[in-house]
Amino acid sequence: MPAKTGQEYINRVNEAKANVWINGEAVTGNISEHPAFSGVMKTQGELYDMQHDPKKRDLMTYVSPTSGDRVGTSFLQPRSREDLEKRRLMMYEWAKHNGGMMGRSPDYINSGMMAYGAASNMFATQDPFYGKNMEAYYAYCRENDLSLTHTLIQPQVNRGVNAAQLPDPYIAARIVEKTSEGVVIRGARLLATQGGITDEIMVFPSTLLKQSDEENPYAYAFSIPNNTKGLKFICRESFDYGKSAFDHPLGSRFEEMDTIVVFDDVVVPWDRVFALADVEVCNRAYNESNAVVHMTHQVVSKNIAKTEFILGILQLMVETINIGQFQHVQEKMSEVIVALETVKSFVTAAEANAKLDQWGIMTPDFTPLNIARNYYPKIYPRFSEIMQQLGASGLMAIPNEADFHSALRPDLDKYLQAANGDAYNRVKLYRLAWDVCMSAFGSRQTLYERFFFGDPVRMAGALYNGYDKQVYVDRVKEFLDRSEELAKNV
Ligand SMILES: Cc1cc2c(cc1C)N(C[C@H](O)[C@H](O)[C@H](O)COP(=O)(O)OP(=O)(O)OC[C@H]1O[C@@H](n3cnc4c(N)ncnc43)[C@H](O)[C@@H]1O)c1[nH]c(=O)[nH]c(=O)c1N2
Ligand SMILES: O=C(O)Cc1ccc(O)cc1
Repeated sequence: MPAKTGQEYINRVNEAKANVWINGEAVTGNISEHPAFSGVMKTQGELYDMQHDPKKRDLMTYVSPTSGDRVGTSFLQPRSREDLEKRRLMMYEWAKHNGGMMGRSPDYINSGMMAYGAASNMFATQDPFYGKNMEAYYAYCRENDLSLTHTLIQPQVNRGVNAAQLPDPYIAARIVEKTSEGVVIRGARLLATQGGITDEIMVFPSTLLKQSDEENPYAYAFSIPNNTKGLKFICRESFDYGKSAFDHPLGSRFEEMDTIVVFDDVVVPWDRVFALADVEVCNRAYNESNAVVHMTHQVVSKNIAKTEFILGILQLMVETINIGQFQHVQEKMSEVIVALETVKSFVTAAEANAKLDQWGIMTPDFTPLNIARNYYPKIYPRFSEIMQQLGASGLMAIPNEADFHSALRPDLDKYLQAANGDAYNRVKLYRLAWDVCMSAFGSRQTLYERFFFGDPVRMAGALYNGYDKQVYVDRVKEFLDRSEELAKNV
């Protein structure tokens, strides 16, 4: 089946009727018509439609090695640097469409799935069956242009103990039993962004399972359709308040939603199981397959678009109220420029030093990408801070669309005019800035950038522990030894 259109995406998710709960109610009708999801599903549909835009088709799709259909580029297994570049440009194109505000557009998980598909043998250590399942599932995702959510994390009950030691061993989703039909899973996982608005869910382990028992019931990997019996998505309050694009320019379009996932004795069919009670495979999964590298390649490509969007908003604000001549404004703007060029350089370096991995996949150099994923959670909150510092009261003097269509209009036109722009356009811009750095949508973006790739503290620890520092230690030792020689000559 060729890459899908936006309407096909919407129809498929609507028809699936997954068990999605929001505000104490199950979504019963078409989810794409529900006010909490209609805006984001429309946007996601626009991303899929880009695959059929004659001007973009060659970038957004490639010819499937099996069906000969044109399929989505985020499934492309790169064999050359050109392939990597094509993947990056495609992901950047999607991210530009949403200002980088949809971190979980389907290219994120597709990138991981692409790598797992190539590294499927890795899953075959206990039984070749699991490797075959992984390989077949990747091809299935690619040929059907699936959209996936995913969930890695166990409920945040008591981080001082492992899941088996919680008051109920079924708080964190675990294997209950194996039957002829499949593996039965009970318990919860979080946090599945885009939980209700995708086709399937990939349930992989979080980075490291500390328990090493041979038959660990928390160590598994599988993917199932979101409408599988017993699977439930519990949404947080929506940050799409049904307002116009003028009032809530981001929340009305890009509200991806985050969900808690409950497995009420869900039966995972055998052909969808990729690892079972296998701590070793689970712990190696992201790194050995290089899924984490390709997912980070997507993240950083997206973050280039996001930083460009932020820079563009800030510069428009500077021009609108004429503050570009002040030195501290220039300094703050240059902080964002430095961040943008830094993030771009990480991608350039990663691609320039790309190598074929053991699975035959052209793999970006992880070091610059790893630095990028450690850097961005620190710099993104600073963008928000700079936007508040430059926006000042302008972020609160933001009457809404209804005000502009009321008797207040002459007042607004007079008092909210700007050095470069009329009141309507100035407020339109400042409402956008408010949605980046003040609204519930905006503060979720900041939290997202801090945490979506895992705890930044442990990510920094992994960087420190994995980084080769010895060469520098040796150089300093050699230098100190040289000083010793000098001392002897005195
Ligand atoms: C907006 C948004 C969206 C998503 C997600 C998060 C957010 C905020 N996530 C979840 C994300 O993977 C998760 O937030 C991080 O892995 C961190 O885990 P916890 O949130 O459980 O924090 P956790 O409970 O682990 O940490 C809380 C605090 O305690 C500290 N801490 C806890 N244990 C520690 C330890 N052992 N050592 C040192 N410090 C420790 C942490 O540093 C942190 O300050 C997610 N996940 C997913 O699977 N799919 C998804 O789609 C998303 N989407
Ligand atoms: O757990 C990991 O090591 C990698 C990872 C983190 C977050 C995520 O969404 C996917 C993979």
